[in-house]
Amino acid sequence: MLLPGKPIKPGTCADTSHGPDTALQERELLRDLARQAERELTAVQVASMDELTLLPNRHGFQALAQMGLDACLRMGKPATLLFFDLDNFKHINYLYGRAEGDDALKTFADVLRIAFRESDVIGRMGSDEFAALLTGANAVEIPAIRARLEEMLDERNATVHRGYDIRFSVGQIEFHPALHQSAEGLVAAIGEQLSGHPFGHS
Ligand SMILES: Nc1nc2c(ncn2[C@@H]2O[C@H](COP(=O)(O)OP(=O)(O)OP(=O)(O)O)[C@@H](O)[C@H]2O)c(=O)[nH]1
Repeated sequence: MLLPGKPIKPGTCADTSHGPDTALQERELLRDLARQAERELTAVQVASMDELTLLPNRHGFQALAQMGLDACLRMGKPATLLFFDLDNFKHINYLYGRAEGDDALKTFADVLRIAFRESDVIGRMGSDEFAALLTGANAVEIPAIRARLEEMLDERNATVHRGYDIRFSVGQIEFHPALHQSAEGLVAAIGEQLSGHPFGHS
């Protein structure tokens, strides 16, 4: 990083051997480039993140999940996608207000963040829908996952005395490269699977 007042060694990009004007211009150019890179990085982050839960949004999830799937393919490991939908979410909004609905979404996001491994990818896919890509895992025991998440939710439900419980439905699909091709394909496949059957796979 270029710090004001810090001497610049000859031979670096901002070499003063071409005169102080050139050095100043080069320094200004580097600063502009750094600012532009920062702006672009922030734009990418904002476009990939859900502002409410601070989880990756659908776009961000698919990009990260694709990286996870590519790594699993390289290592010959399986991967399984879990898809969550909060139960009766619109009633929480309706009965307790939208701010309470927001809080329920943030709570569920926190529970997912804590429940899964760092190598798993989680995201908010749309209003009350969330997804988790479990890397290195094939068909998972949905009842065990449900029990773990419900226990965590019960703890939170008890602490805040909401007057309602956050409950969810969950479905799963294992990644098969020949069938799904990509993370987007996998997300589409679970959407099709679940649209034919109401949630509640446990
Ligand atoms: N508070 C809040 N509500 C949201 C947000 N995004 C979407 N919604 C609301 O979420 C609700 C989702 O409705 P549904 O998908 O029918 O949810 P549901 O009642 O759980 O019904 P099923 O999913 O069919 O079980 C809609 O009323 C949206 O207005 C948000 O960021 N915050």
